[in-house]
Amino acid sequence: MGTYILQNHTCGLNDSFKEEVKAFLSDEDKLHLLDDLTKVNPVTTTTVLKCLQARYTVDVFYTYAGCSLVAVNPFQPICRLYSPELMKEYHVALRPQELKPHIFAVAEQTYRNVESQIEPINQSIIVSGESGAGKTWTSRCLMKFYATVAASSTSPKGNETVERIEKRVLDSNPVMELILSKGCPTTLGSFENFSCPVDTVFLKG
Ligand SMILES: Nc1ncnc2c1ncn2[C@@H]1O[C@H](COP(=O)(O)OP(=O)(O)OP(=O)(O)O)[C@@H](O)[C@H]1O
Repeated sequence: MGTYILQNHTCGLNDSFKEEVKAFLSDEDKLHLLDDLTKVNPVTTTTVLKCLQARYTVDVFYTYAGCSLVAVNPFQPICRLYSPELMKEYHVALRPQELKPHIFAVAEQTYRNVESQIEPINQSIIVSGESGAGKTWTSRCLMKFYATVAASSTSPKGNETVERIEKRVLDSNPVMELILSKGCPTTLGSFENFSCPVDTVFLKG
């Protein structure tokens, strides 16, 4: 008897859950407006992927997932997404996290975290994803951001600095990937829980 009731109850739950998923997905025109995956309800692989797909369809490649940022590789150059003007917009914003989700918001917040401490504290940005997801691109973008907003304003050799930092990041990539894939504790911490390749951008306080 107990089992019978339990089965009925489970069936009821499943049905209403399926209805919720269906209702969520039926609002197709609004899916791309969800700029944070924590607003997706109910959370299933399908609802999350549909939301990212809807945003991708309208050329929106960044979405928050709480305090993390999900990036979808556009696999084509989108110049306006990485312009110096946009970097500046995030750099001068009162609350960068309130602008549209973007790697520059993460970059700026991390930069402020270093600056705002009485004793500056080192910061790292972990970029994870499968091969070809865009980790190198993102690391490069982050370094361009820092070089542009921080270095180029103080140095007369602005462009040279940007290129030098970028080159260093790219050159250090294979070493970092090897260290992190082995789960070795490094000065950046232990990354043994990561099951996919990881790139890291490290900001020294
Ligand atoms: N935001 C982006 N805009 C345009 N093209 C991108 C973007 N992100 C990645 N790409 C392109 O996608 C391809 C793969 O990106 P990338 O090399 O950064 O991946 P990865 O995650 O570092 O791969 P791997 O782990 O194999 O080194 C590259 O050709 C890159 O130019």
